[in-house]
Amino acid sequence: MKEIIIATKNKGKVKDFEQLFKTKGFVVKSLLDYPEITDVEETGETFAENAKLKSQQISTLFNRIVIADDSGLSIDALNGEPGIYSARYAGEEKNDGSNIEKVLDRLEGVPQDKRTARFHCALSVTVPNQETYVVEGTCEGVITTKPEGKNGFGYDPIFYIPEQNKTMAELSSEEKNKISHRANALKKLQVTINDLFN
Ligand SMILES: O=c1nc[nH]c2c1ncn2[C@H]1C[C@H](O)[C@@H](COP(=O)(O)OP(=O)(O)OP(=O)(O)O)O1
Ligand SMILES: [Mg+2]
Repeated sequence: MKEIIIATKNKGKVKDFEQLFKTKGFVVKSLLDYPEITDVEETGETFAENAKLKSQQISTLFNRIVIADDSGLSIDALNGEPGIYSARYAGEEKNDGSNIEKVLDRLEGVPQDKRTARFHCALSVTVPNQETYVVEGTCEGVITTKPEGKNGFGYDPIFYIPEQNKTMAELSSEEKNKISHRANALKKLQVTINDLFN
């Protein structure tokens, strides 16, 4: 079985990638399998820069092909916030519940038609001593006024998708991974990944 390393310790992302790679015949490894590895500092100014920092540093460490994901939520009424700061929006300890609370507080009184938002995902693949490829995907939605749904992670419970008439957290893992920012980014990497592993 082919093995792909994802440079993340985010359990929700790992679950998404397991679902996304299942059908492609890959086993997913992540940094959850290597707890001794410390987090790469996200000092970039864009999702793409941060994804690149993570895939390059972890690829150097393993001397293997590594994929990294840098993602987040961009809310129009908040001028694109929390953006690249999504994970730490409410503090360094990265708490999904507090992050959601902060978003809902900031959007208090904002009417539904002004609550548009999108998830962004930058995926970066580094091949040791060769190239780094970066692609991006998005997914459009509307921020709810209260959390709905128990699936997924992060901001999923407040991200409503009009086409599905559900929040991202009300979708099954299979449904989410057909339409998500992560799925849309990965589609653009498909040819590259096939070339690298075949
Ligand atoms: O599908 C998603 N559904 C809901 N929320 C999401 C999603 N995708 C990203 N997000 C949010 C979670 C976190 O607040 C931030 C990612 O931050 P990001 O730095 O990329 O990830 P992280 O620090 O949790 O793990 P790591 O850097 O080790 O991959 O965006
Ligand atoms: Mg991070």
